[in-house]
Amino acid sequence: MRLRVDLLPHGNYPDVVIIIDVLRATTTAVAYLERSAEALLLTATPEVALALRPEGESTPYLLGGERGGLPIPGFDFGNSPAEAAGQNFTGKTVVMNTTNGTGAAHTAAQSGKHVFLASLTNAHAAARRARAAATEEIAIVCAGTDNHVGLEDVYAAGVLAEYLLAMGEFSIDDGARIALTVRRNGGNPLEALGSSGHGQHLSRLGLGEDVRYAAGLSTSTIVPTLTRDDDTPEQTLKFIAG
Ligand SMILES: O=C(O)[C@H](CS(=O)(=O)O)OP(=O)(O)O
Ligand SMILES: [Mg+2]
Repeated sequence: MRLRVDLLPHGNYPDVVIIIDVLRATTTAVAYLERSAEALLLTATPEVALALRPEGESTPYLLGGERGGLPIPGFDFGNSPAEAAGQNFTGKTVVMNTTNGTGAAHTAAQSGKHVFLASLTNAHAAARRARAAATEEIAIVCAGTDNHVGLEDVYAAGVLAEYLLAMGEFSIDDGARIALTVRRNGGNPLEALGSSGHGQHLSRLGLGEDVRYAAGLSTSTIVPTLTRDDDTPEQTLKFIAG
């Protein structure tokens, strides 16, 4: 079995893909499902999300997303996992669009057989789920920020790689070696996230609580899992709790 880490989304994925966007999309996605959302719809653009909930019509959809870290006008929520963790989403489907994470999921879904979302908060469960589904390769894909490598995502990829290496035999690529090195030299999760450019950007925006929340290691067993069914709207990906 191959284990590879892409420091940014690219290339084809022949088997299992795990998308990581620790700050904050995949951490927030886990929080929504942890708080009983029925499903997540990750859209290609904010416009697709807004079109899913026509003005003045009541729908089971809530919209969550950001640009520049701040809520998109017309959306119900921004992209805060700490905020999501304080709500009850029973009976609701949350439609998400963010700067980096939702786009990475769309890239992966173009070829991946099995697509999962991972954060530090569900890292061990995500590793277990990926290991159970994989037959030839597990690709861990770091979303990064605006097409630049993000320390926080590489660190989390190293955490998942460590869990996977403890679960079985893998041949690893240099991306995985880099992620393992970052994990082993990056300190504890909060130190690693706090030292990242993105973590510092969020703290400057007054969103430091999200950084602390995202550093919670394996606090959830929920793994957002891509499901392909006929009633999924165009330009959206449907994830359910796996
Ligand atoms: O919401 C976020 O934290 C980021 C955007 S920014 O880097 O804060 O501007 O989006 P994500 O897609 O979660 O990386
Ligand atoms: Mg991010």
